[in-house]
Amino acid sequence: MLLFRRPELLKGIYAMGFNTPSRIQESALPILLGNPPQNLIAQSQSGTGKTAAFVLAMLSRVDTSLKYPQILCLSPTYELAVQTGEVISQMGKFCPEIQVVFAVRGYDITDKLTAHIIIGTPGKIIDWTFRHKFFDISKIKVFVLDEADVMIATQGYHDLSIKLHRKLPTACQKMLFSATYEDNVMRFAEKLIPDATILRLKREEESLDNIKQFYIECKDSNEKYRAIANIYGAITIGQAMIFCQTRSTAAWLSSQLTKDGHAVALLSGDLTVDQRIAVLNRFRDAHERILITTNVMARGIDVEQVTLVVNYDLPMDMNKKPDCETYLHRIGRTGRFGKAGIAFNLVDGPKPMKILKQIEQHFGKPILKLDAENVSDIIHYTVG
Ligand SMILES: Nc1ncnc2c1ncn2[C@@H]1O[C@H](COP(=O)(O)OP(=O)(O)OP(=O)(O)O)[C@@H](O)[C@H]1O
Repeated sequence: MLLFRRPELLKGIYAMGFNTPSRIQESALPILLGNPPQNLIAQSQSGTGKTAAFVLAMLSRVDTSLKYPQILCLSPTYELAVQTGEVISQMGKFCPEIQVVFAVRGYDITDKLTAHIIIGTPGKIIDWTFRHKFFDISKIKVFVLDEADVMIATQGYHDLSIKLHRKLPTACQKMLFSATYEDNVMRFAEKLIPDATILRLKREEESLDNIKQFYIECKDSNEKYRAIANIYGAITIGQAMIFCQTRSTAAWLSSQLTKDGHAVALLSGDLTVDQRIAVLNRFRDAHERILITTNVMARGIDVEQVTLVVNYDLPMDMNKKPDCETYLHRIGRTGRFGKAGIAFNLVDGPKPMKILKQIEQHFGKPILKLDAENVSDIIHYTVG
């Protein structure tokens, strides 16, 4: 039984409809909430409630008698930061005295911060920390890195996250969360936080059994397009996210489907952040059944009613090698918290087939062949 420093948080958790903790919540929470605070590097499959675990830890460590930032949470994207902020406000519903501020593009402040929690993307937080000095990083007592593997290993994020990390006080509790850590990234994380407790999955546990994976062989791009149009017709329950490798493919696919009379939403890095949030909100409210997007939406985004993920293009890294981590995050947009989900991979030619087989081998889970005409049956059988 966990001791809640704030009983109102338990009320918030029940109001969210959370009655039983997931495996990661059960293992992580005693470490996160215990005293003295312990550092944690945690891995758990997508949709298993990692956000709720670290949000509870963040909220329970706030000292509301102090009017300055004490908790810092870094997310890789604007949308994810906003989504985590939403979880904070739901869980903290009965603790109105806890104040949160977003450090993301478009949120500009001019004065020292009095909010207790800062949540944001690394660039903006660096700006607020070092350039504007809107808060004192030496007073931060909880530091959360969501999607920690990208935050410490990807160009563009690495330097910023490490720069912030270096300035944290020694006593600050550090929490790293992700569904994936490549071995070398985990080794780096362990060096970064040598005294952290590590909760790690075995390779065969990484992909979830509740997400059924299939591939559809297509002769060429025309067939790929026809498969999508087919899927569009079959999605009568739930919603779908379609991932393309580039913004231009996503834009082309969306305009083509729109021309053919299908209502779809498009979200890519071409849009302004406000437009991105507006598109995502419309999709959450089920104004469109299908969201066409890029890797910008691959991680963390939680839309409960997504029953299907389609990889229009398989995820590849810069060297055109399979990007297994992104694959897992993309398919993890469905099958949230134990729900049934489906992933379809469109494969047009020997190269994508090779990538698919490498991904299949990596996780050791079958990706079954599916004929385009059986799409509807599989959807109804699996998630109907
Ligand atoms: N204990 C719980 N009981 C019921 N639902 C829960 C519980 N914990 C979390 N959830 C719900 O499960 C869904 C997935 O949770 P969350 O987004 O935290 O997963 P995650 O592990 O962070 O996923 P990702 O790896 O994709 O970031 C959310 O809709 C959340 O509200």
